[in-house]
Amino acid sequence: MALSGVRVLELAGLAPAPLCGMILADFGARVVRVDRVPRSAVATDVQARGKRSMSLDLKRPRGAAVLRRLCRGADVLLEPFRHGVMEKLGLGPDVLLQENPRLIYARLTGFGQSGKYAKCAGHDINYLALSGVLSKLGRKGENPYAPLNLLADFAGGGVMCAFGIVTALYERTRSGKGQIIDASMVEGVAYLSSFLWKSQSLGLWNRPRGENLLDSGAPFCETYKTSDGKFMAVGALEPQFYEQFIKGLGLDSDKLPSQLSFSDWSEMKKKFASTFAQKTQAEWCSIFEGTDACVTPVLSFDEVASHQHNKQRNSFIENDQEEISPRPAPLLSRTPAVPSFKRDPFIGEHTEEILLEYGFTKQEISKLYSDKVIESNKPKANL
Ligand SMILES: C[C@H](CCC[C@H](C)C(=O)SCCNC(=O)CCNC(=O)[C@H](O)C(C)(C)COP(=O)(O)OP(=O)(O)OC[C@H]1O[C@@H](n2cnc3c(N)ncnc32)[C@H](O)[C@@H]1OP(=O)(O)O)[C@H]1CC[C@H]2[C@@H]3[C@H](O)C[C@@H]4C[C@H](O)CC[C@]4(C)[C@H]3C[C@H](O)[C@]12C
Repeated sequence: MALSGVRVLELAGLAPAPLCGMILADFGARVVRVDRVPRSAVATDVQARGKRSMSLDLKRPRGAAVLRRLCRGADVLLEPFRHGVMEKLGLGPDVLLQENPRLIYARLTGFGQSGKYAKCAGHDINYLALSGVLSKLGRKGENPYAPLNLLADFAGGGVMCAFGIVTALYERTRSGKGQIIDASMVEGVAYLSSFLWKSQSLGLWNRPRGENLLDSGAPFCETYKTSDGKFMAVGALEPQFYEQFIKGLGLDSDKLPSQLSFSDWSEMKKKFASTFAQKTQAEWCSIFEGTDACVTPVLSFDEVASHQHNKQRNSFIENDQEEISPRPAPLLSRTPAVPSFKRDPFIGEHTEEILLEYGFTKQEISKLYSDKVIESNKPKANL
């Protein structure tokens, strides 16, 4: 796989960094998640596919020393803490890059390593708000709303950080040097919104929230309820697709206002809603499937894996525990990601195996155990 042989140390954190680590693991990296001691009963990393776990107390000087030694043999360190925490542990970039100049030191935070908020707590919605993007999200007359924690945590955070790591790994093939990645989720999601900034002159976003082309203002870029309580998604933006959409609805475009007549959009939306309400989702699918009307069913998580198109592409996978989840993307033709199908690791399951792999002797390991710097949680062998 593309990242085979890359050794990643991921310090256990909340959602964004675990996704970054999982992406690297899916594409072949050997990701070790460093969990705390004493280990918590509940493993909150639900994105642990393909990772191994060791428990290490970084607050103990001996524990920090173990991590420093691991970093001397690693390619990437991924830390999910607010600014200053690693420095307080004696594990800042100055120290670790001194000991391993090839190390890629990825710092995934909400607000970045500088600025007045750098040391503040926060979550997805805060970062999305500070990026400006949240102000664009929401229906007419309603408060802005954050689409789950997808945009800042994951798109602008985990995925953007993974991109930074892969870019730095590529650059290192030329320079032989590592570097620090300051991955701020505010900036990551703002960067993703470049289209909104660059299209200001096109008049796509000049109206208030929820009254524009792509933010639920336009009747031809909207979802509609069907007679069986399901939904259809309409994205018929261009005139030639919009024509096919109107035809599929069984309406006469000559009797409707023109597509871009902003002032008529709310009446048009009511017309389309009453039309969609007359048939089931399956009936609308049979009308629109195979056309360029840009109309698709809104699939639930229960339906999505078995949908014909997604099945044909194996877009969703089932692991050994019969858990369904999305296949890694994008699909590389020659070196595709091969995600693990095994269960997620128990916290501390691989402590000893990892330390041995990184050159610790059995004596050193037993001393670390007796001093409670590390913990192990190997599952009992099924006899
Ligand atoms: C699943 C829910 C989360 C969903 C995603 C949510 C919407 C997000 O947006 S996540 C993105 C959060 N932001 C960032 O990641 C940006 C960068 N990080 C930070 O800003 C901060 O880390 C923080 C604000 C996220 C958390 O701040 P905190 O003060 O806790 O931590 P830091 O300042 O970073 O310092 C870390 C300290 O930890 C020490 N440390 C680290 N590793 C080790 C180690 N190996 N050994 C020893 N010590 C270690 C380090 O030294 C620092 O110490 P100091 O502070 O002393 O310096 C989840 C949201 C809420 C969760 C639930 C909740 O927590 C209650 C339950 C808790 C239980 O344990 C599990 C079940 C819960 C129900 C839990 C379940 C889920 O996790 C949540 C719902």
